[in-house]
Amino acid sequence: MLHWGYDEHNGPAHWKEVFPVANGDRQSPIDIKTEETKYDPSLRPLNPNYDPASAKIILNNGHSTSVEFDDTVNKSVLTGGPLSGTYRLRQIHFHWGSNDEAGSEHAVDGMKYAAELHVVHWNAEKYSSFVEAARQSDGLAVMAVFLKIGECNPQLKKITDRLDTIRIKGKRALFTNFDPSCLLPKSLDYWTYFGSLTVPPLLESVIWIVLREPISVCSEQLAKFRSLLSTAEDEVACCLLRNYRPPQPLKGREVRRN
Ligand SMILES: CCN[C@H]1CN(CCOC)S(=O)(=O)c2sc(S(N)(=O)=O)cc21
Ligand SMILES: [Zn+2]
Repeated sequence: MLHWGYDEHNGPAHWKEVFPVANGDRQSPIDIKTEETKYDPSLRPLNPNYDPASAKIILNNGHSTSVEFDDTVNKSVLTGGPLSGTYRLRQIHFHWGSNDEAGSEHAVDGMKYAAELHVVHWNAEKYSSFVEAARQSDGLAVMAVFLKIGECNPQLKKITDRLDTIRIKGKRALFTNFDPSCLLPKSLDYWTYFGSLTVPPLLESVIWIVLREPISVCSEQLAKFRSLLSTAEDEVACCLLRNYRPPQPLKGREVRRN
């Protein structure tokens, strides 16, 4: 496998050849079987507190599109929920499929949504850098939000309207004055479990917080994600039609709900 991706020859089925942790005990995403989730009264309300000034750039890294935030200070943080301590906002990014029927990474009782937003944070209270935190079992906290096909989402428009300026892999553009809370649903009720990055290096360092209520996205907005290129300037253009990893074995893990 040359460089990992989502095609037949370098996709999720091949990742274990380079990243053996792909067959580990706490891999993500998972299919959440709602009947088997366990209510935990000790779980607190989620408390996202983001400063729009933290937003810096929007970029196409060839595997997804992300908005990167200034994580050199505790300006945009997530506390509460299953977390002990303060987790600092690092970036948000999306996963989608080649059609509207699939595209999310997590599934709920076998059902997949059209896409999924990930809001990535790291434990800046315990660890001195993101890279160090990404190697610790409690180093990262990722909030996942399902995108359900329906009305066009005016908040998401702020992102999809910029995608034509970063079509090529490696392209980036200024993107500030953006508070990702605008992409969260009304209810912050969630499921939570211990898992991993869903992209190589698949590090088993993520406390997953999956919101139960989806936000909306329309087909036209999804089509803009699919028009991003997974290839750089000097390569034959190839659209990033899908970038989701399928659900992985639960291996005895518990999924709790608030
Ligand atoms: C497009 C984002 N690609 C990745 C970039 N980073 C990986 C760097 O590894 C040290 S990261 O840690 O910010 C994350 S978390 C994440 S997922 N799908 O599990 O939420 C993907 C990525
Ligand atoms: Zn992700």
